[in-house]
Amino acid sequence: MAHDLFEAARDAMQFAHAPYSKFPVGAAIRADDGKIYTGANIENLSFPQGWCAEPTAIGCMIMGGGKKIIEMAVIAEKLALCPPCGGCRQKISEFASASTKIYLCDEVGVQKTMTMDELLPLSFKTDILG
Ligand SMILES: O=c1ccn([C@H]2C[C@H](O)[C@@H](CO)O2)c(=O)[nH]1
Ligand SMILES: [Zn+2]
Repeated sequence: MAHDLFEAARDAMQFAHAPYSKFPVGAAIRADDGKIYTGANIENLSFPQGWCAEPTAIGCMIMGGGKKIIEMAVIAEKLALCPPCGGCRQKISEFASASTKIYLCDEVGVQKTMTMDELLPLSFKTDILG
């Protein structure tokens, strides 16, 4: 089942706009509506203005009507594995649960499976904000 997510993330990586880092990344989300939403990193000449593949996929999910991340795959062209960066872990957690699976992929397929809680332990939670 995760293999289709791997393929979607790998295909999404082709759309990366990464002329500065030359480090294309792809991400794919299976959402609660049953659809797969994908994203790639989109860099900018003003370096801090670029963003990661994961928030591109999250934005596509939200605008497509998905509300929750059921599982997610991430792949980078030039790394054995690409664990989501710290900022992405927080962004993913907004739409995930502790047991949501995140698949770290290489060019062959899924190489490591982690839960949201393993990626972002002791995450910020409050009931003050609802
Ligand atoms: O979780 C991550 C970490 C990095 N990148 C991108 C950002 C930048 O464009 C390139 C090099 O850091 O990789 C992602 O897309 N996701
Ligand atoms: Zn990131």
